[in-house]
Amino acid sequence: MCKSPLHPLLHRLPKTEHHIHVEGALTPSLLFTLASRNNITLPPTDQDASFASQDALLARYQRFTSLDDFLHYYYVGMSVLIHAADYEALAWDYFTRAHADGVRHAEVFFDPQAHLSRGVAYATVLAGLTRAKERAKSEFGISVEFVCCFLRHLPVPDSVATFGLPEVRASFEDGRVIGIGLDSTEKDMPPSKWEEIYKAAGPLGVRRTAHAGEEGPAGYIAEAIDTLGCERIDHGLRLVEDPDLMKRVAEKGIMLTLCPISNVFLKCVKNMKEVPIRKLLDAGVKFSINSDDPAYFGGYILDNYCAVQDAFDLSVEEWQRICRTGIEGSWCGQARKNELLEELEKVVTDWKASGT
Ligand SMILES: Nc1ncnc2[nH]cnc12
Ligand SMILES: [Zn+2]
Repeated sequence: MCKSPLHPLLHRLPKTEHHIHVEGALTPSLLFTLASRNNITLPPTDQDASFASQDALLARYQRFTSLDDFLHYYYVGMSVLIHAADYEALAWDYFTRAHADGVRHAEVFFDPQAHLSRGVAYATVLAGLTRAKERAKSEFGISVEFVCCFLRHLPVPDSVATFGLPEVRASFEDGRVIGIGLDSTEKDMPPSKWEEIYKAAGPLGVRRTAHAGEEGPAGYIAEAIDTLGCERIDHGLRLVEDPDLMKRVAEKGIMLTLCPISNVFLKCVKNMKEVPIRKLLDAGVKFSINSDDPAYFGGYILDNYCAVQDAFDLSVEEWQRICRTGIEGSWCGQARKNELLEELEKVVTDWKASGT
């Protein structure tokens, strides 16, 4: 719940979301509906009582102890996704919530290997996601791009084979997917292991980002930048542990896609005040604020903005700067950025004029 008087402004701000895993938008309600419709057996209650009901599952989410503890539920959850219509419903759920929160542009991650390994074709996943994207554009005016993530808990050759699939290549070539990312278990999984893919993606014009410095050390952020050529870093929470690297990230203008509620939920920090918002602002490091896996962490993008505000009491100008950074750091065309920058200017001017 927002406590700050700025919360109506936070609602109105035109938001860009750069760190949302579509599979992490699977609500317990849709999870149980699709499990039943698709005849998917969830873990029996004698093995994991968390699947006894939606409420039990939600209660279990409140007790996540780490990234890997969460990832177990994330992968079991997405096993209910089978048909293109399931992926469409999933993405539509997210776009509906994002629209209500004032998101104008969304760059959405998906994990092809987690679907291919269960026999769901890449074309099926992308067909459903693309239908929801078209609806989001026409009904809400949200611009959407998709980013395909590789799973770092699997052997690297699995990622290489996925990247090499003709249907995956085709989706980069025709622009249905504009970028690659690296996600899943971070501890002991240095990003440089995926160098082959990232080196091949650059010349194809594919945008590059990677999760780094969520649970892993700041050195993984340096690897993602220097070895993988990443233009953005997902999370990057532990950047503040290396002042020289922090200076370099600020100078290069590399944007972190922070996910504050996720970091608290997965025990990467003890509480919201430990998310280094103030340190990053003071050091001139660019960042956007995002939801990560909103259905699991109980917070969509506006909840994240409000939680940051309640912990850091930022000024209107600081919020304007955060939103401007997000717009400018988005992987959309300049014309779209200009529209959003204009809207941002208007919202802030109107807010100040209203004297609130
Ligand atoms: N927060 C996160 N970190 C790494 N991989 C993820 N996959 C989904 N959410 C993730
Ligand atoms: Zn993430």
